[in-house]
Amino acid sequence: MNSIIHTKRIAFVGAGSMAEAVLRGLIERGITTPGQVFASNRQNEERLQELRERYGVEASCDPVVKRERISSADIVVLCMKPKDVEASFDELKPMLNGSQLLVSVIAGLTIRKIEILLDTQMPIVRTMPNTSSTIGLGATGMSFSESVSEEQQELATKMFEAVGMVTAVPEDYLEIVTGLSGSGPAYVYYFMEALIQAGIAGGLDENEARRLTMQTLLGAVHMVERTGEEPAELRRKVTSPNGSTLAALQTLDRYKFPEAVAAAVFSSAKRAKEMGAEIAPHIR
Ligand SMILES: NC(=O)C1=CN([C@@H]2O[C@H](COP(=O)(O)OP(=O)(O)OC[C@H]3O[C@@H](n4cnc5c(N)ncnc54)[C@H](O)[C@@H]3O)[C@@H](O)[C@H]2O)C=CC1
Ligand SMILES: O=C(O)[C@@H]1CCC=N1
Repeated sequence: MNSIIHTKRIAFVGAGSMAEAVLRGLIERGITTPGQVFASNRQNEERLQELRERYGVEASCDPVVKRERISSADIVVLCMKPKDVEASFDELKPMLNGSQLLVSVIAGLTIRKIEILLDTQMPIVRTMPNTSSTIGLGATGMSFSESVSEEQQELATKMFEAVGMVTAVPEDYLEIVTGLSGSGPAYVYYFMEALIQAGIAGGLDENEARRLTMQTLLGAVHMVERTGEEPAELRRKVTSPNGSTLAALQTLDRYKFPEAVAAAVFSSAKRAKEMGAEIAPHIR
């Protein structure tokens, strides 16, 4: 099914957490081979060495190698931080051509801005993945520029489906996707940290608290998936009248838990939009 990706050379520009999450997912799940993958950054040779050793990919920051590999790639994946976009794009511009597919994972950066900054009408897929792509359980929102063909839409969808689930959304919704699933893993880890700390404060040893926390989250997620029941219904089943869960939920409500989560999601979305606006601010 994924043979279509096997034939494509993929170049990652930016070699940080998100690039690693996607390339590791693609390689470990056999969606592509290390020989088809190139990764580059500005100057951190130590990091590139790490990627070479871990995944067997080619990785270089040598300008000549970079130019050769990026300009001959079929898919170029933009994985730098928003603050590095302008400098990186200046370098990248002469390496791109209309027969390539450009994929961006950069929070907040619109397709229109990419087109203007790179002075291109080449096909562009704007995505918002998350770090769980590393283990094939990513969640990616995706939008396409007008020049993306149906076949290229399918290719990009398959590439990210290989590392998790994909949903295509109108571009304006990618910020809320950032707030929900892009940043989302961090909220879950934060929640886990808090549960573990509470367990320890109550007298459990760290390992016990950690195991109980993990199984609780895993079990709850699988319950939603397998029973098909709504989270609210499953919550009701845990909550005995006048019982301990009710006491806990009332406490969470007193701290405005749902409002806090919603405010966090919207803060992330707002910040993503701001980061996009801060890139080449003269372009609207
Ligand atoms: N970390 C996450 O959970 C997610 C990140 N993203 C997006 O992914 C992008 C990368 O984020 P991370 O991987 O977390 O950042 P990171 O800091 O781990 O990696 C950024 C990489 O870009 C490289 N870089 C900087 N300037 C460059 C240049 N001029 N040319 C080439 N490479 C250059 C850096 O050396 C580094 O390898 C960001 O735009 C972020 O918005 C999107 C979804 C989730
Ligand atoms: O924190 C960030 O800006 C990026 C975007 C979503 C997850 N990490």
